[in-house]
Amino acid sequence: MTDFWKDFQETESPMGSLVSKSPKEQATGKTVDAAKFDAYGQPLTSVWIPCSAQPEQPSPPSPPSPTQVGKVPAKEALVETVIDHVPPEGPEIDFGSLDVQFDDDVDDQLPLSDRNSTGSQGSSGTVSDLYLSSSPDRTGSHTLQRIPPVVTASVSQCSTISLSAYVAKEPAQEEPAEEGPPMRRTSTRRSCRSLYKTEPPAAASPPKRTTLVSGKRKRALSEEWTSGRAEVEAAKLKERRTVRATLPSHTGPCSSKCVVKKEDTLTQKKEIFADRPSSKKKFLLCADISEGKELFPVRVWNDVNDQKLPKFKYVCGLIDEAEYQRKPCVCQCRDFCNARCFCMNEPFEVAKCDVAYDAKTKLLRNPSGWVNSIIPNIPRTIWECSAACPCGPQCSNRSAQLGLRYPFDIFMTETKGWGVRTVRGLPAGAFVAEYAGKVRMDDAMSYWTEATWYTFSLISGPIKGQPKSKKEYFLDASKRGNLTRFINHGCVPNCVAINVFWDDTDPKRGMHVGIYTVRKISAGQELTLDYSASFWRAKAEAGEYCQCGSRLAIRCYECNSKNQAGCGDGSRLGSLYTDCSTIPGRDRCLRTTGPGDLVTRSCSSSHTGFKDGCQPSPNNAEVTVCLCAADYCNAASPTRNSMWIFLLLAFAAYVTGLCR
Ligand SMILES: C[S@@+](CC[C@H](N)C(=O)[O-])C[C@H]1O[C@@H](n2cnc3c(N)ncnc32)[C@H](O)[C@@H]1O
Repeated sequence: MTDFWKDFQETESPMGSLVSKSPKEQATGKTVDAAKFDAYGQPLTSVWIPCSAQPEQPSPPSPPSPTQVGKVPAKEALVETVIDHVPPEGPEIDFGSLDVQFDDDVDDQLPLSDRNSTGSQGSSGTVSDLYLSSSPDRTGSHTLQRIPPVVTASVSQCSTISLSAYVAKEPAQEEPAEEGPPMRRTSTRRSCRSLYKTEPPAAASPPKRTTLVSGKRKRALSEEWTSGRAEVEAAKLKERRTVRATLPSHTGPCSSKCVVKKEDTLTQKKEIFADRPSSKKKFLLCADISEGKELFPVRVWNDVNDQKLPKFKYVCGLIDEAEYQRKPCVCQCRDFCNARCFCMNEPFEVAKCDVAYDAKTKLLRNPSGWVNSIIPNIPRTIWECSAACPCGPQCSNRSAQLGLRYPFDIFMTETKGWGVRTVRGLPAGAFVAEYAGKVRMDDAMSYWTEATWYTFSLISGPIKGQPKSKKEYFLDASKRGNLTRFINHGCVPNCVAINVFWDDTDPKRGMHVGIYTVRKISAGQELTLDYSASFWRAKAEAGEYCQCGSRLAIRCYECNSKNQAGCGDGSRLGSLYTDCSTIPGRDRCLRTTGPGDLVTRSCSSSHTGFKDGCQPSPNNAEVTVCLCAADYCNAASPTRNSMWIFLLLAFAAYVTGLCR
């Protein structure tokens, strides 16, 4: 136990008594009463200033002027702008109208799904319904009301807010807007990033009017604005230019209420998703299954069959119904944390961690840390700064706690059920999302049951001085979870799951599981994770096998070139050994296309040191034995060696013949 840990236990928290956020609040994303405390005992009434060094701004900013965005398509547009001087607190700020110039040449700015929009060039339009929420949350993020068009914003610098919005082009003959402020929804949808969010002042004012619909119709619409019908009507009046708005609003579970009728959506999709191949019908089942909880809408597509998404409740993070004192890591840094930051450096001797993120909160390769089963030199555990740390939300040692930073779609795959794909290209080391679910404790061996295929084991490695428990903590996403519950297995995965701490240092239950990319992923590609060999062993017993179809998924059946018997603990090893040795020309590797092709062995055995062939899996102590494509198995193969010798001899004979 480190001195710090002892001190921390004996000293009162600098933030006062520690109060954990109720599971309901975590699940719904609703914030607690302003008079209460936040998750770490900090009174929620206290003002959170995103940048401690920054003086307060005296008054709300005037509308940015001119707000220009060069390249915007005629039908939908992505507006990006920077607004300086965001005040740390205050009432809701209306940034007024943003003038935009429209241009067709925008393909590289828009998400894949929105490209190829057609329209006239050079006209201009106005976005009138952009709002910034009252005060930045503790992570420094501001959430704009997600009124059509979709609007999001996040703080990228202390005093700068970057703003993105999908906007509709206004036609030249548009009726002038009525007097009065633009209409906005009264119900505030909470972002998943609102874990630390203070309650904004209640919006007591009645719903305001839209500027895009006018006269009698507008009055009628404002009364029934919250219903999906009204939105559809409003969109019609906008001549389908804001196609996103034509999707019905939804408050219930997506699987039922959010389904858009196929006939209705066809015309819209021709417009919005014209870039997709027309031979296949693409059906958008849900415009945002997170129902506004995530910063980006999580859309659901099925163009393969008639299946609907299984029912589950969308939550954003861990749900732990047990009331217990959380002990966050507290560093001493004032502004930007660096490599000496206490939270980055093995504060509790659970794991040796160096700095996990670069300045842009992308995962750093860690030359000295723990290795992951698939990708070497990626830390197994990340300690992020907590809400109790004096450093601000701009600290680069915060990534997973900030939530989604990229848009993702859930879609029906051909062979693996539902899956998740990225809408935009992702860099390597990017945080995808937290594996959300309920924290459960159970017997170690009892969790691979039919009902728990959505379970993630929480093992963070050996803890000094703590007895080994037969019970283990799991994250159960079967009933409550987020998009990560749909990430499928890939034998050569492009994502990895890493243990992350930020609000608690309890080595078991306080651990979050963050999903990060391990290589560049292009827009539209599916995200995959390594589920571990034990998962597929259990599945094989039920007659289900991996369908990832990766050509690289060739597994070696022997642990090392010495052909040590017993180097695998998979029950199939013996039979594979026998089978393989009798298959001519197959070398010593089998593809993972049939039952039992996965061979694993225990990491604790003495074979761990054999070249790069064996590495620990993040989920359990087992390893998947070498990928043949990357290891020495083939080189050690007598078949291959003799083939080379034969070729060499043949070549020598040929050259000798020529010389004669
Ligand atoms: C966590 S869920 C992933 C989402 C799932 N596809 C669905 O439709 O809900 C895990 C299940 O997905 C399926 N799955 C995931 N990866 C697979 C793969 N590579 N091949 C076949 N099935 C896979 C298996 O049925 C597995 O039990």
